[in-house]
This record gives sequence, structure tokens and C-alpha cells, in this order.
Amino acid sequence: MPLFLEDYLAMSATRDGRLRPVAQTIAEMAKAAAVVQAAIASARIPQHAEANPDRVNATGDAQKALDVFADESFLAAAKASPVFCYGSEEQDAPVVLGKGSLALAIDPLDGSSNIDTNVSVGTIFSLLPALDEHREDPVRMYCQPGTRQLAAGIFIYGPQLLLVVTLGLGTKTFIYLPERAGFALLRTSASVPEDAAEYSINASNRRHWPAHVRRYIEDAEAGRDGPRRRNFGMRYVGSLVAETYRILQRGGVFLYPSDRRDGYGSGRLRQVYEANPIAFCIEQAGGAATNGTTRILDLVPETLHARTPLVFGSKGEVETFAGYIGKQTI
Ligand SMILES: O=P(O)(O)OC[C@H]1O[C@](O)(COP(=O)(O)O)[C@@H](O)[C@@H]1O
Ligand SMILES: [Mg+2]
Ligand SMILES: [Mg+2]
Repeated sequence: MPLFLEDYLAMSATRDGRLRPVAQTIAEMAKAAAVVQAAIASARIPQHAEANPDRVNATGDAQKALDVFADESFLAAAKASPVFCYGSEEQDAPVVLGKGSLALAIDPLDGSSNIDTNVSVGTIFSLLPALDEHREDPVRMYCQPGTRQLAAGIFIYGPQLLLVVTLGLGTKTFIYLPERAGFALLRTSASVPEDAAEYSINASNRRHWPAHVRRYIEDAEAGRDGPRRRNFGMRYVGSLVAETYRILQRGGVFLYPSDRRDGYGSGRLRQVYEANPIAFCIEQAGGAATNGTTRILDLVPETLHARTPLVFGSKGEVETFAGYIGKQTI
């Protein structure tokens, strides 16, 4: 008899009463994720979500129908949960729901460029305490460092519907079983292999990279004959959720550095609802996540939509990358 998500959440809440609202919220979000997965699997997104093809979100990305539908689905889940405010990639400002002890930060649909290509996409979420002193100014609620997260996770809409989640007690993976209409434990404890020989980066941006990133990648490409003295493989999906799960399964390193393009001075990925929750899951699985030099979870975000360079994965490789910063690069 597998352990179901509800049982795991109940056990966690019994062990630590402060996790009760967290457990309730994750259970509601799990129901929303099943609805989103069904919409993706049947290619049936409700028509109202299609209404405006010119829509752009707060960080300048075109909003697709699935972005809008996922956002609506998780907002409804938040409304049914003890969530004070809902801070989403798809909303300019946090939506105040006016009750509850939690602030939910969410990327409702991650990997938007892969919608329509039948490649895995996902949802990334982070739960923070809703602090009394910021109730009048909810953006401040999201300017807490990632170390304050109570829980974080990703749903992956792929060949399997998965939930990778941490409540600060390790990282667990659950799989959705349609015949049971519920998530069952798949992996008791995820652990990122310490060292690995696979890297993940959008190499089409090479000409824009800083010198240390180019040098790090060139040394990996040089393989056994180069300074790293080993062969590396390369994988890049273009869905952060899929890269994260691959790294949890078999190690490696993901990099989205800052680069010279306009608007990429802090990279592409958003700190509050992408980097922080991924970093929490990865650290709880024994990996590391930095902006190149500093631990992601120690950074204090300036706004809900702030960006950060992101490097995460096997500890050894994240450390090796940091060693290239400040190295002589010609
Ligand atoms: O196309 P690029 O520049 O390589 O960026 C890919 C990255 O952008 C993202 O799609 C950003 O997330 P959204 O799809 O939620 O905007 C990540 O999933 C992915 O890692
Ligand atoms: Mg995203
Ligand atoms: Mg998104």
C-alpha cells in the first residue's frame, strides 16, 4: 500500500503543528495540478483562456492560454487554502485574498516555450509565512530570503504527473495515480549525486556570456583531453522543472547566467517563484544552488518579479563553476 500525499502531509503537520496550513495548501494545489494535467493531456484548454493572444505578463513574456488557465486554477486553489496573498508570474502584483497565514509565490506554468511541443512543462511554488508587518504592502511579503520558505515544490506535467516537494524534511517525489485520483510516494528521499558529468545551458547565448562562463563550458567540452580530464554530456530541455527533475535523478549542473543582452543583467529566471523553490528542493536533496558565488537561499529579493542568475545541481560541479569566477580568462 503506497503512502499517499495526504497521509504524508498529515504526518508532517502532526510532527510540526506550524505545517498544518502548509499541508492544507499543498493538498489543494495537488487537486489543481491534476486538472491542469488533464487539460494538457487532452489539449482542451477552456476557451476563455484563449481570448487575448497579445497578452504579456509582468516580466514581458507572451501569455499563452495554458499560462492563463494554470494561473486561474492555482489562484482558485489558493482561495480555498489558508493563503493571505498569491504572488504569480502571471500577475503584475500579489493578489490579496485577505485571510490565512501563508504567502504563496508561484510560476503557474513553467516552460512556456514548450507548450504545444508535447515536452514536459510544470508548476513551481513556494510557501512563505505571511508576516503581519507586511499585510498592508504584500510585495514586501515576497522580499524574504529563501531560507524562510516553509515548503516548496514542482509539479511536472510530462509522461508522468509528478510532485517534487520539500517541507524542510528532505525532498520527496510523488506520482499521480489516475485510478486513485491521488499522488502516491514514488521516491522516499531524493538525493542529488555528489558529482556528475552532464551540464545544461542554453548554448545559443554563448556570444553574450561573461568570459568565466565561456571558459567553464569550453573546458567541459574539451572532455578527457582538456583540463577537466573527463567527458561531459549536455542536455537542455528549456523547461526548468524538467531540468530539475533530471538533476535530482542523475546529477549534473544547470546554468542560467547573467549575460550581455538587454534585460539579462541578472539572467532570465525569477528568484521568488523559480530560483528559491528549486534551490530549497535541491538543497534538501543534498545538492547546491547559487547565483554563481552566493547561495540562492541567502539572497534577499527586491521585488516579487526580481531575477537572478541560477546555477544548481551536484555540489561538486556547482563549486567547480564558482572557481572559474575571477580566474584569468583569455
Ligand atoms: O529559452 P531560454 O532563454 O533558454 O529560457 C528557458 C527557461 O525559461 C523558462 O521557460 C522560464 O519560465 P517560464 O516559461 O515560466 O517563463 C524556464 O522554464 C527555462 O529554463
Ligand atoms: Mg518559469
Ligand atoms: Mg511561467
